Amino acid sequence: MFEPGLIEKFKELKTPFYYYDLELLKRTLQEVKVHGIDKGFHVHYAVKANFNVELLKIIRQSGMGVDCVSGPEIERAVETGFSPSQIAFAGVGKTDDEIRTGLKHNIFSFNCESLQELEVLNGLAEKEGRTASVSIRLNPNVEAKTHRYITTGLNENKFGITIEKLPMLFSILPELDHLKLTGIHFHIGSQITELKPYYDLCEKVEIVQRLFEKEGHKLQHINVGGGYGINYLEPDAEPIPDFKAFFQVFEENLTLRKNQQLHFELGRSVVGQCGSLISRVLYIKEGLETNFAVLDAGMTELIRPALYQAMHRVDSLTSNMSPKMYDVVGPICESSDTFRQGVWLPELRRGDLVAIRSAGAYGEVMSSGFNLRERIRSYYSDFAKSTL
Ligand SMILES: Cc1ncc(COP(=O)(O)O)c(C=O)c1O
Ligand SMILES: N[C@@H](CCCC[NH3+])C(=O)O
Repeated sequence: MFEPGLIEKFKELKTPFYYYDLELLKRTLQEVKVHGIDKGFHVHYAVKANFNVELLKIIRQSGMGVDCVSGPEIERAVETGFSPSQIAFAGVGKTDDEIRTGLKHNIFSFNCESLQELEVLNGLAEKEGRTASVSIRLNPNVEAKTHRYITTGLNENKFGITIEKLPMLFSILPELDHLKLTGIHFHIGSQITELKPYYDLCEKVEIVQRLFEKEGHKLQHINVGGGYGINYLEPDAEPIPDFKAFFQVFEENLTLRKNQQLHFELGRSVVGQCGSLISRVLYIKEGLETNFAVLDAGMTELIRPALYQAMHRVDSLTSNMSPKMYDVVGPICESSDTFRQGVWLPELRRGDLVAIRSAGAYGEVMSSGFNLRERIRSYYSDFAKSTL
C-alpha cells in the first residue's frame, strides 16, 4: 500500500492525517458488486462508517444505496447524489426534525425501532400530508460474537423491537394510516468475523416473516443489515473481505417470497481497509517496564483501541532497523490513549513515520476535539482530491 514515492510525499506533510487508498476502495466495491449487487441484492453503504465526501462519491458510482442514522447523514447522502429511493434511515433516537428530513426527501424506508417511534412518525407524516414507508427493525436476540459494545441484536440491547412485542405492533398498525409497512429490518452487530451469527439470523428472519404473514402483512423487502468484519491484524493478507462467502449465506439460507427484495447495510467491510492513520513519532521514552513510542496521533484521531480495546496493526514507514518492543501511545491525557502494547517494530526514532492500519471505518468520523486538538486532515491516493 505504501510505495517509497508515497512515503516520500508523506514526509512533507503535517501529521497526523488520514490517508485513503481510493484504488483499494474501488476494488472492494467491485467485489460487492460482483457478489451482491449483480445477484440482485440491494446493498446500502452505512454512512456512519465514514461520511467523507470523496469516499461517498466513489461509493455512489458503484450502484450502492445508503443507510443513514441521522438527518445530517441523509442530507449529505442527497447532496452527494444518492437517490432518496435508496436511503434507509435507522436509529433508536430519531428526532422530529430528522424524521421531517426523511419525509421531505421521501426516503425509501424509515427503519423504526419502537412502537412509540411509529406513532410519532405517523403523526409527523400526517402533518406533512405524506405517507412514510416503514420497515420494522426487529431485535432477533442473536449473538453476534463480537465486542459487547458493538453487539446490537441481543435482548439486552436498545435496538429494535423484540419479537415478543409483535402482537402489540400488529394491534396498533391498522390505526397508523400515514405509514406503509414495506419491510422488516435487522442488524445484529459490527465486526462480525464468523458466519455462524448470520446463519442464526437467517433462521430468525424466517420465523419473523411467518408471524407477519400470519397477520396478512406482505413484506416487499427484508433488510438484514451489515456488520461484516475485516482482518485488523493482517490487512495486507486480506485487504478485501470475502464478500462471496458473506452473500452466499443469505442466498442459500433465506427463502425470499415472490418479488421480495433482499437488502444489506455494509459499512466497515467497504471502507475499513482503505484508510490508514499516518502519524509521526514525537518521543521515544524508556520506561521501567517498557519502551514507549509516543505518537502525534492519539485517541482523539482514532478512538477504537481506547473504546473497544481494538487492535490495529501499526507499520513503520521509515525505519528498517532491528526490531524493538514498544507500547505505542498517543499524546492525550488518558492512559487508555494506547494504540498497541508490547508490539515489535523496527527501532523507532523521533520523526519516524508510522501507519496505523485498517482505520477507514469509524476512524476519522469518530475523531474529537478533546484537549482542543485540531481537526484531522485527509489525503487520498489521488492527491488532486486532497484538501491541502
Ligand atoms: C443499523 C445499522 N446498519 C448497518 C451498520 C453497519 O455496520 P458495519 O459497519 O459493521 O457493517 C450499522 C453499524 O453497526 C448499523 O447500526
Ligand atoms: N464504532 C464501532 C462500530 C459501531 C457500529 C455502529 N453501529 C467500531 O468502531 O467498531
